Amino acid sequence: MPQLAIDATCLPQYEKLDRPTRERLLAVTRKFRELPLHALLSHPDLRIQSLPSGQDPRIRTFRISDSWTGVMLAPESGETFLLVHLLPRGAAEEWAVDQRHDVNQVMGTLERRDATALRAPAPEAVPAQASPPATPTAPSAPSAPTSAPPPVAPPPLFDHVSDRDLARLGIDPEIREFCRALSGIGELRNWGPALPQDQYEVLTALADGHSVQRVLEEVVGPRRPVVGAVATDDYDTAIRHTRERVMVVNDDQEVEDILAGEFNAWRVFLHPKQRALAYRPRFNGPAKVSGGPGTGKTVVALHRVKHLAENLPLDGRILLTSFTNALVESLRRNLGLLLPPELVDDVDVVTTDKLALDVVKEVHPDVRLRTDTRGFFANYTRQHRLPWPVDFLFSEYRHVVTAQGIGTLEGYLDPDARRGRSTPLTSAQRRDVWHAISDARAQMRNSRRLPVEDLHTEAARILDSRGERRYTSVVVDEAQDLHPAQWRTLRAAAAHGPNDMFIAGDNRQRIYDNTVSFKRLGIEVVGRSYPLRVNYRTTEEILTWADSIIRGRTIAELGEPVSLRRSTAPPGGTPSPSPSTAPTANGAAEPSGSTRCVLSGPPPELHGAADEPAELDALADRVRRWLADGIAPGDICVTARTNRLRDSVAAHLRARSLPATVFNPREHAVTDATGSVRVTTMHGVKGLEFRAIAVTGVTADALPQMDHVTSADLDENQHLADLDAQRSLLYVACTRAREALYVSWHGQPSPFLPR
Ligand SMILES: Nc1ncnc2c1ncn2[C@@H]1O[C@H](COP(=O)(O)OP(=O)(O)OP(=O)(O)O)[C@@H](O)[C@H]1O
Repeated sequence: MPQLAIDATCLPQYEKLDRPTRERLLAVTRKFRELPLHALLSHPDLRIQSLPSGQDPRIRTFRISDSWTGVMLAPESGETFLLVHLLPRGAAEEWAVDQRHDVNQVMGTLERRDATALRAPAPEAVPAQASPPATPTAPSAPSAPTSAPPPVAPPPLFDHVSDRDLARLGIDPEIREFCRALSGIGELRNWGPALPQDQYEVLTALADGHSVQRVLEEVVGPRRPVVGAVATDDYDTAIRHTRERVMVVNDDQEVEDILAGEFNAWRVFLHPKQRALAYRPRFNGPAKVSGGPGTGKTVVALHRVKHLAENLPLDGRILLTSFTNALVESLRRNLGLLLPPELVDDVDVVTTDKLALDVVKEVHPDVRLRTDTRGFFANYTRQHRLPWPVDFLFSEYRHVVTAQGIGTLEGYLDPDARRGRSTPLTSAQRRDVWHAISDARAQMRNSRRLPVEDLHTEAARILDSRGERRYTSVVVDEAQDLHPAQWRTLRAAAAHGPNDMFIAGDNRQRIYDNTVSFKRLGIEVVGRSYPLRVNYRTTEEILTWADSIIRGRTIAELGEPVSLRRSTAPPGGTPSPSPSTAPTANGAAEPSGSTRCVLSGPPPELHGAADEPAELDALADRVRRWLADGIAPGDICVTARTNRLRDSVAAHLRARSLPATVFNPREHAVTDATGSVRVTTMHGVKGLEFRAIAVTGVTADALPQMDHVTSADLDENQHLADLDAQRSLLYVACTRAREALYVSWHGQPSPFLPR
């Protein structure tokens, strides 16, 4: 009996079909699975036709309705039909005649190319079918004066890679010859839609400067079939092996699940690298997945939970954790889409703070979480007329005492305890500081409201003292913002051993002032750290612009020790470097390598207004135009730097009859208020995504917000780290946009904005 497979290209098309056409398509797919091959090919309703002249003899078209045509790959051997595209009747044949499918001889995958465009004489012109990005990626150089010598042509893009290496990387002879004529990465990108998909990814990685070996390991390796090579004409096997783009369907329910509206590509079409990480049978200890925004870290974490749940020992349990209630709520919802209910029952999905609170409440039922710790220490300093700036005690408590898990005066007096702090303290001063911190902590304990750091210190102590490891595996998303005390709770909750911790995060997006050394916390990820490099969320135009917010900063690798700028400062401190030029406090470098975007679209829109009312008026106009363009209110989000601005933005939009609701990630689920434009703080959009994002109030005196930045006199390293965290805040807000990004300010723009 024939089998049906569906190519991911069909999915966005399916959304364009009206209900009767969708039903007809479902009926057609049923026939593909029910009728024998000869009956199918001659079925009068389907009108399956070969193309009179086409690049690929296997391609057929078939009728869905009077106005829609399906394009499929019919088997010459084997029995698997691949549904490759759904197009309006007139366009289907025109598209199909240019396409050819081949089995990649190294990767064993089925690839499609625009064979007509690639046969054109030389790759100077952009192929007609290839729909180049709206904005050319390679900016044109200014024209040279007539007297200047003729410009030197850039060397061919792949001059440094031998034919033999290209062949090892799965580049076939036609593409080898073709790519030799390319001279720039922009040109390669323009040709992307015409090139065989996996070979395009290989070429992009090479053009980004990755070595042949690295491309073999990161791009080719995860795609290679486990058992032997796939024969050139074995389309059946190649289709089954191309799980990144193709899904073989077995029953009506599956076809409907895939095609019927609710489909989420991430559930099925994993990038081979994502699949290799999520479904690896065993990591011999903690494993870490990092990668820029939108590279699918959360998706991998969810699939990892699926794998772990499917292989859980009888008495095992899994923790899936993240930062805020909104993030946890979104993980819980997506886990429900990926796992059957009986497996979901084996997973606790809670914030790290809720886990700690639950553990502590088992021993001290009346304990609550305190949210004003900074203010408490400031008041304590004032009340006791202590000789330090008001934030000093809090900073010392958070970044030294609890960050390092120091429990005794002797520990605090240790010469290494304050390594990296730039304000030196004599040992007498340290004693005074320690006693003040201990006294303030005792007061907070007596009031039964514990700061988050103490709550976790207590939770880890309880878990360790009981020797109880609650979870077989702990999976952490948005890991970059956890404080060392929170990591200690997680470490204490997870059994040590294979698959114990799976950590996903990105230090470019670190928006809280925590720096963490996994090694010092007993989380050993050496040899088990993996980068992701394909962005599925954001258009290339938006990501390129957003990347320039953090360009030139050295970003520490997630969980790596930070090499600090200095360990002592001259008395009185040094003048604060300007935020736009301040070197980073993070020393360890993120491994080089860029991220490739699968989407392209218009560039971000930037708007500077004279004052706040004018900025808000322009914002309301922008939101109104998005709504008029058909973007649903729930797919739009507006961010503001502070709670005050957030409330005033929401009120302003409502006053102009626009649907707007304040969104607080600690209280609301992402699914709440979908009929409204969400207005939130920049912190509030962490980990989320929207079709359109407006980032407002990017004004010099709001970003950086200096009252949230440790003064350089108090501690220069912390000052720099705080500035970096605020820069990342802007980066995070901007990279939440899927299609449209609007950034506005009034008066002087923030120094973090790219010039
Ligand atoms: N293999 C895939 N196929 C299709 N879509 C994908 C794939 N992987 C991820 N996505 C989509 O890309 C978007 C970003 O994914 P995800 O949230 O997992 O990225 P992330 O790396 O965790 O992002 P961030 O760090 O910015 O929060 C989501 O819409 C997700 O569904």
